[in-house]
Amino acid sequence: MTSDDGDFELTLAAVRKDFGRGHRRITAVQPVDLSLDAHSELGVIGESGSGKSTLARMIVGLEHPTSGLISYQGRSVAQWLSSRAGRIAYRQQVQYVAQDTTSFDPRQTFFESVSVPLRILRGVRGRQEIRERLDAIADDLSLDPTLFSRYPHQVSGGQRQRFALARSLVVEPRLLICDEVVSALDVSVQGAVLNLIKRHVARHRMGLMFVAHGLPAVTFISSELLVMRNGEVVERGAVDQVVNEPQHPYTRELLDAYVDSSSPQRREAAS
Ligand SMILES: Nc1ncnc2c1ncn2[C@@H]1O[C@H](COP(=O)(O)OP(=O)(O)OP(=O)(O)O)[C@@H](O)[C@H]1O
Repeated sequence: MTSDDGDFELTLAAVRKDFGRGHRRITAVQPVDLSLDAHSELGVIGESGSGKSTLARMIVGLEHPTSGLISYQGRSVAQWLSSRAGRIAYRQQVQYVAQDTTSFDPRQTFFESVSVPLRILRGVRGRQEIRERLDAIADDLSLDPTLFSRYPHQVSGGQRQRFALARSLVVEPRLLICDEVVSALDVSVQGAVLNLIKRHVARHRMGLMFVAHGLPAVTFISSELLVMRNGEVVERGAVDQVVNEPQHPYTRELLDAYVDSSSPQRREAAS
């Protein structure tokens, strides 16, 4: 770790995102205020198109806010990302993993792909040290280290998702942003991956922002919930409070819909 827990602070002030212009303009994220640190365990839920991914992508600089300010350590993220040194410094601390596990270069083995951020962001050069770090992260994620010699098409979806996590976690960020990282996985694999993320985040004391559709996944891994609808944060609070005493009708709808359609185990997790 490069800094003490108290050193990390990321804030969003009235951050909004519009896409398109004129009559085609849609507001993907209505002005939102948010604060994240190395202790955050924030779950973000909402139906498809509610703005969850856009919110996450703005934090990592993949989208630019239409208005408002995202700042890290008192300096705007746009500023951090405007220079190579700033980009490296920011990405050392804030990492993003998406559902899209096709993001791996098909011509590179996982050893090559996962070692790129280690080399660029952490300056690790020696093959031996890279090997050791990769073995350690594989161990943490219950990945067979011999799979590092394989290409993306040679592993299962669950393994590829864990390699995507490995590529971010090997950097040892202070904040990990997960965007639908288990949604495409088989239910039996989902639980295992969630457990691994939860354990790793706790062990390495990093903050987590976890975006997902599935209520059990979010409630299992987060202590605080943010509920989004049509780009607006309609409810936020401690997980227990939001799940047991939802204040907004949409949150109630979301919970009811889930409980109605879920298995007994899931109902338990959501209650
Ligand atoms: N690059 C883009 N250009 C135009 N519109 C976009 C773009 N990205 C997202 N949107 C729109 O912004 C809105 C919010 O999308 P976003 O992907 O953030 O929602 P989401 O809650 O993450 O949805 P899902 O759960 O399906 O991933 C949607 O109406 C979407 O169509």
